Amino acid sequence: MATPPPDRRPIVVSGPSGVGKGTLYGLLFERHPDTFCLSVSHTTRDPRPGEEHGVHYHYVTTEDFEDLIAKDGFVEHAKYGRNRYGTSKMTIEEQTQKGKVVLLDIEMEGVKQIKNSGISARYIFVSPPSIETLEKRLRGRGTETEQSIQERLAQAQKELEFSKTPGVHDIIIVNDDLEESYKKFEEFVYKPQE
Ligand SMILES: Nc1ncnc2c1ncn2[C@@H]1O[C@H](COP(=O)(O)OP(=O)(O)OP(=O)(O)O)[C@@H](O)[C@H]1O
Repeated sequence: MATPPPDRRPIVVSGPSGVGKGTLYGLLFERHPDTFCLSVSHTTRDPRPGEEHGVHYHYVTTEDFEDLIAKDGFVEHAKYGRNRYGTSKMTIEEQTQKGKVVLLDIEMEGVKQIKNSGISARYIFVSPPSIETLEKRLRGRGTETEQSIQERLAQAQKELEFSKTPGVHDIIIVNDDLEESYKKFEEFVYKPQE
């Protein structure tokens, strides 16, 4: 049985790469099926084999993407390399109307943009117990090259600095013991709106 949280606002989850964001909301999705969904981003990059339009991304042309920016259709958007990525207001609205609480997995610059977009959201920052632990997790995941690990650790320092800005996040969860962190995550998600 789906148990919807009383507060239906979208939830923005941010924190350094490798800190465990995906692990935490993965548990939430598993333990509360049909209740939450991850926002599907728009991208101008080509689909990779096995990826599906509307599931992994909304694949659009650069022209369509720019058109949507001009219409103020994104809550946040960014360029990585030659490709553009963004979260559209329409996607969030559609998913919310289907009865789901939308989670957005967003990096720091995106968080700043969402804050300025005027949408009403809740903000969770997931922090590592230490940079050393973060490095261990990134290495343990086995998905990164040495260069990518170094880049992510440098970026992590900036994210951790930003997370100290008062009033940006509603809760900061230090992801040390996974079950304990999950409990805090779930409790926050199910907290009634103040
Ligand atoms: N509390 C924890 N204790 C130990 N290991 C953890 C904990 N949380 C997550 N991990 C492990 O850390 C690694 C990184 O986790 P995960 O992929 O969820 O991070 P992420 O924040 O979603 O990263 P990205 O932003 O790069 O997608 C994974 O191997 C995961 O199993």
